[in-house]
Parts: sequence; structure tokens; C-alpha cells
Amino acid sequence: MKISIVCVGKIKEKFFRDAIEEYSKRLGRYTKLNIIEVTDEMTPDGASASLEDQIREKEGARILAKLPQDALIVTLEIAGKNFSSEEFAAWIEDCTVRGKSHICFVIGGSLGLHPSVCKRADLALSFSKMTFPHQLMRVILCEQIYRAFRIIQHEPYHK
Ligand SMILES: C[S@@+](CC[C@H](N)C(=O)[O-])C[C@H]1O[C@@H](n2cnc3c(N)ncnc32)[C@H](O)[C@@H]1O
Repeated sequence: MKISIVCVGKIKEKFFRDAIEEYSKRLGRYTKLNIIEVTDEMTPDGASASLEDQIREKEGARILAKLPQDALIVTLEIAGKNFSSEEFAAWIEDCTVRGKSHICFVIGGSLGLHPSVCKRADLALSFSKMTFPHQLMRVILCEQIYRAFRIIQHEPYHK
């Protein structure tokens, strides 16, 4: 199973970069993780709703250009489907059983995902009704993917 994450912008905080690097390293035992960053757009303070939509659209076009053709596309959306960690692991395992060998997760930028990206999703996945900053979301996603592979392999992990 190959895992890609398409996301917007670079990680600015060192502690987030360190956490992502750590989970990427741990995941190396189970899967190849490929993180693809697209350039983010500066959002001026007090930007109008229509400027924000233009920014989302520009970032969305960059995301769409990077989506792998062979992958199942999973967008991270607050209003998406909720899974327990065990259900998430079972979903990943089921992909393998159905012959899907590549999953691509997509995290929006600070303004969220443009509808053109959401339309491409095979699954919209929610990590709760709360809004997380996109940099932290990347860390949480990496941890949950790592946790899923541990569950699939019946290996012990923190409860
Ligand atoms: C700061 S949030 C964007 C907030 C924006 N108002 C929205 O509603 O999408 C940045 C990105 O992180 C991801 N994200 C944040 N919280 C999430 C959650 N609870 N579940 C799933 N994805 C989330 C989404 O991909 C989102 O586009």
C-alpha cells in the first residue's frame, strides 16, 4: 500500500515538522509515505469572501494537478465521515482487499478546500466537528495512519 498526502504550504513550526518526520520514519516499516506540498496563497487581513474563494480556487487547481491518477482520493473535511481508529484501519485494509494499492489524502489550506477538489473525493473524512489548523491536521493524519497500520498488523500501540 502506498500513501500520499497532498497539502497546502510548508510546515512552519519545527515541532510539527519533527512530529511528521518521526511518523514518516515509523510508517516506513509498513508503507511508502509521499508528502506533496502545493504552494499556498497569501490571504490578506480582511480579505473579502470572493477573494477568499479565488484563493481556494487557485490552491484547489494546484491540488488537482498533483492528484495521482491511480489513487483513491480521501479529502479531509470537517463535515466528512467520522471513523474510529479501528474503523479507519479496517477501511484501509479493505482498500487493499479490493485491489486498491494507493490512497491519497488531501488537506486544505487555512481557508479550506475548494468544492472542485471535494468533488474528486472517493471519501470525505472528518476528524471531528472541530476545526484544526492545517499544519496540525497533517501531524494528526500521519499519527492516525501509523496507528491504522499498527492495528492492521495486530501490533500493540497506546490505547
Ligand atoms: C484550518 S482548516 C480550514 C477551515 C475551513 N474554514 C474549512 O471549513 O475547511 C484547514 C484544513 O484542515 C483540514 N481539517 C481541519 N479540521 C478538520 C477536521 N476536524 N476534520 C477533517 N479535516 C479537518 C481540512 O482539510 C481543512 O481544509
